[in-house]
Amino acid sequence: MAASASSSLLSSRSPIKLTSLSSLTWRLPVSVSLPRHQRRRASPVFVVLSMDAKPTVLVAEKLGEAGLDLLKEFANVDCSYNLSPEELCTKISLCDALIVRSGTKVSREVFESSGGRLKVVGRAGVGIDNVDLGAATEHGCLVVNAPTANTVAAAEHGIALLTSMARNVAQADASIKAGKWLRNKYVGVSLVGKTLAVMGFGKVGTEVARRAKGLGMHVIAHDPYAPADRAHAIGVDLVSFDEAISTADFLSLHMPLTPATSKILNDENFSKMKKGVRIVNVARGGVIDEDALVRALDAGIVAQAALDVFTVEPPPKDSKLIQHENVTVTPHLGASTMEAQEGVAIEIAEAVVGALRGELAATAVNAPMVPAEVLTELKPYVTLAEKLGRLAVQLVAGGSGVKSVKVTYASARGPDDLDTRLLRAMVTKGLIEPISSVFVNLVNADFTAKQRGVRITEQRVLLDGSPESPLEFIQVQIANVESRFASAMSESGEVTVEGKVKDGVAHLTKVGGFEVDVSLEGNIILCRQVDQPGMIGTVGSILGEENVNVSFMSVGRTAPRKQAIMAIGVDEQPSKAALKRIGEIPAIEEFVFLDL
Ligand SMILES: NC(=O)c1ccc[n+]([C@@H]2O[C@H](COP(=O)([O-])OP(=O)(O)OC[C@H]3O[C@@H](n4cnc5c(N)ncnc54)[C@H](O)[C@@H]3O)[C@@H](O)[C@H]2O)c1
Ligand SMILES: O=C(O)[C@H](O)COP(=O)(O)O
Repeated sequence: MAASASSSLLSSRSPIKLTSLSSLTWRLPVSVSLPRHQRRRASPVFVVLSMDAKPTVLVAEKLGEAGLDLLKEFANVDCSYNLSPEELCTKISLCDALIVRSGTKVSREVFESSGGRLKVVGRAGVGIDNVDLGAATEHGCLVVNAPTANTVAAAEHGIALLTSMARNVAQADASIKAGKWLRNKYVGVSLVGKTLAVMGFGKVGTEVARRAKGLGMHVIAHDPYAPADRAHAIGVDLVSFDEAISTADFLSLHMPLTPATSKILNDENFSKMKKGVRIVNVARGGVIDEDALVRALDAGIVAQAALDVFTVEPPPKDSKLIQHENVTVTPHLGASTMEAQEGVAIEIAEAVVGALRGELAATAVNAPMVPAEVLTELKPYVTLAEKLGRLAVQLVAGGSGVKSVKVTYASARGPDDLDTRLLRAMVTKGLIEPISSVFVNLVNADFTAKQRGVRITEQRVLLDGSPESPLEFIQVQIANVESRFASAMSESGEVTVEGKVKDGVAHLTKVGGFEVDVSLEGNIILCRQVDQPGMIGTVGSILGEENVNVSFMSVGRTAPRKQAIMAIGVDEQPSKAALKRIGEIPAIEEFVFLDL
């Protein structure tokens, strides 16, 4: 038996001031009860549990070979294209990750059908409007995309549509193949000197703008979120939506499909445009009200449109829009170059494999992105945060209902130098997993807490000293509850546990008002006792006789020979009989076994 005892009443830390209180103010009613057996061990995972078996990745749309090769090094890869929604729902329960392009709807049903196994959805491209992000988050499923590899391809396709529309290339080609020679009919318009409004000045929009300037066009842009200096740097003026649509000879659409952009080009806005305007859309079909576009084409407001994307893909064959003689169409080819598809495949395969390994992806769409170096530094604190959550919730008397949790981070670093999102998520994981069947991770932690009516507030304590280590201690307090272990209540009436990282290992350093020091590596027995000689030996002997290995012992007391708390780290779970024997030691006033 290895046992060490320490007792300390004085705290060496020096709180200076409280900063940046951020809170998640959720107040749904919830009542949680505390089962005696804890179902999961604490695990220092970020996004997914590490898996012993090879994970399975379902690739539901064509992906470049280089990406498939990367996936195959790490996972079983099932390439099944053209699945019906029902087939996808059936298959998904056997998959840890799913990779799609824009042609697969990853609906709520898909997440529900996965039975919790699906941990990552990789979108091999930019637009994630085909993935139900809300459902993904609720199910703790990370969504990653490949946002950069197809930018140039999309921009080049936009320019191809712009130039070919202006010179009637597609229509003229079709007419020659139909045996005609119509030189007068297909007189085009010139681009040089014309005003192009780029709607959405992001990655693709910027590249389109650069290229259009090279064609001698006057380029303006509208994007409520783009910085004006980035536009100025390439000689583009950012203007209001109304100015853009009313002054443009050509409009090129490059914004995402969101509730705010859905059908943003509608009857009202077409009526504000210059007569004879020409429109290119390589963004998403849904940003245009397609019926309104047909009316605007028929009325001559819109002279021509060149469309790569449609509200419904593929669009109905008899669609008036598709059949319109002034409309040029391509079947969502913006990202379809050899180079872009190879790049996208590698980008998404790396993101999915990283996520399956438990790393946080740089292209996460529904989780905070935490840089790798920050993650490395925070790793032991992540473990500490989760274990403190697990301890705190187990100290709550069953049926009390955990509703109000305060997490305090003490650090010499300023608030901007300490990203606590991961820590908060792990405290939440620790709080919720022992009392539910929900798997909690960085993706769904906030959602799960909100759903269960757990309000988590965060507080920073700014310490003097060196900001070398990110945190001095973390404290977790649960208010408005009773405790199974009365000594865990702070003077102000909260269940309180506090811990720090020592030599890379998480330690419990405070329970209620008592200072202890026990490494959080096994399980813990907490005893409140009268401080008197022989207690460590008495409890240690009982555990030894029951073949329970003690990893650590620590005693915190209010004053010599008064009350003390003994924290005992044990590798195994003691039997009921052993716990009963400990409880029967006369000097022991209360005790609790906590499963980490
Ligand atoms: N046709 C294709 O094959 C293809 C290929 C790549 C990208 N895309 C689509 O093109 C679009 C742009 O892609 P990206 O990579 O440039 O994305 P991006 O995120 O880099 O750029 C989108 C820009 O739109 C802006 N925006 C958001 N709301 C807006 C609004 N209401 N009005 C104006 N601008 C708004 C954003 O601020 C952002 O700057 C996406 O919809 C994407 O799915 C299509
Ligand atoms: O959003 C995108 O990346 C593009 O629309 C490409 O979609 P795709 O991968 O289906 O070609």
